[in-house]
Amino acid sequence: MSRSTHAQLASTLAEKLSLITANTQEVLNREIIEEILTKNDRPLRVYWGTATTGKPHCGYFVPMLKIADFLAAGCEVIILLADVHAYLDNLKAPIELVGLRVQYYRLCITALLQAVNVDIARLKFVTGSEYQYSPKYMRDLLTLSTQVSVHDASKAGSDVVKQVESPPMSSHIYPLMQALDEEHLDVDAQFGGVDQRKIFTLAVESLPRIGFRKRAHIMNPLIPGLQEGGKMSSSDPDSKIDLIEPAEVVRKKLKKAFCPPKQVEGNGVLSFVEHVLLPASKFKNGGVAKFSVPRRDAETKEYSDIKQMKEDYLADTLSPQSLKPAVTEALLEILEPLRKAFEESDEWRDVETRAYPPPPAPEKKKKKEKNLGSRFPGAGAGAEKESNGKADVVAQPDGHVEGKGAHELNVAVKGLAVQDSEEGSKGKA
Ligand SMILES: N[C@@H](Cc1ccc(O)cc1)C(=O)O
Repeated sequence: MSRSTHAQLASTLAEKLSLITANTQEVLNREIIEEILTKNDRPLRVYWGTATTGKPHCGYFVPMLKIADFLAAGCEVIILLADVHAYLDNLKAPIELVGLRVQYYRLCITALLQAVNVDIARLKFVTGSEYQYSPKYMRDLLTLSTQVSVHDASKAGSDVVKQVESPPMSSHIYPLMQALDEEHLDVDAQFGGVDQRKIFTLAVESLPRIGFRKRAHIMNPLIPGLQEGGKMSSSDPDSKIDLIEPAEVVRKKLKKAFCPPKQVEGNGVLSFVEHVLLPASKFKNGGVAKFSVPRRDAETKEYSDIKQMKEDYLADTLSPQSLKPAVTEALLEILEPLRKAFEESDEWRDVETRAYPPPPAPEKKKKKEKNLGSRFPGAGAGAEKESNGKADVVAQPDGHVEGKGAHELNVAVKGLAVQDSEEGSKGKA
């Protein structure tokens, strides 16, 4: 079934409501949604915001599949590329890179939605800085700041904004602006991961204090990362898979993934099937979820829901040795159009290198000076020690390193950059 058939099916109130709330963990003020659907004189308006910090990863499939549901239920959907928030959150995106990251996010999100066959005609992208610097927005922000205590603002942001010892003012402004966005984007509901819950309740409580209506909030669950005990997108690069990741890296990461036999809780591989691969398969198989697991010495297992898979996994009739390769192949299949689009787009590749440049290399080591004798200025034990005879890797002005061993260094440095910038993109999944 194509997306449009899917949309036509969701024509009754009950069908729309069940599509809007499918696979969510929690919905606050559901009656707001019901009222608008019952009146039926205009579409429900929903937005999802993402701070444009680190590179989007495979966990982004989860909100994208939900956005697909909203569109199929006839909603008007806005994706907010929250560039100002990316900067307010402890400068996770430096101001000079923020614009490029917005472009990068937009390209990734569009490709992600296309990979799950979503018709994006009724989807609107808005960039935060387009309206958040307006006098009206600023006036509303200041008014809101008179109605929220520093304590409440700081508590609201605690699962989202990077927590540091001496928090900058911007980390308190962040949740206030997220609340205000609901009014300025003129929506009925905000959608996000359950990690946004405290900001959502702040919005429910504080907007009416300054004369704005409260909105409904729809929350999707967060999926565990691929490593033990972590969330996808935490600082461990092995815990998540980039959208544009070479096939061999995808294979390696899944091989290393935490997937103990007979353990369902906190099993990132199984969760990925539950929240991404099974729901995404619907859009390829005429609306029916399907996941196949070929097994070496037995017939292929075909699943249409996670319940049966979990039961088999607990009983060990579905083993990690069969599950992992099946997940790897299914993931490579949904990533394939993204990789292809990336490789074919000069714009996308160019934006990627400019939006995520490698950080400046650690201080340049001096090349070993020729021994010019002890009377040469600067000569002495210190200089000798500093050069240390290891000048085979040289930092270039753009922060790149060249020379023997440079490949490993560039990879390591790039990995670090991703870790840094992604610390705050936790919980997007
Ligand atoms: N807090 C969201 C980003 C966001 C910013 C502003 C909003 O209005 C909505 C969402 C995140 O963690 O990425």
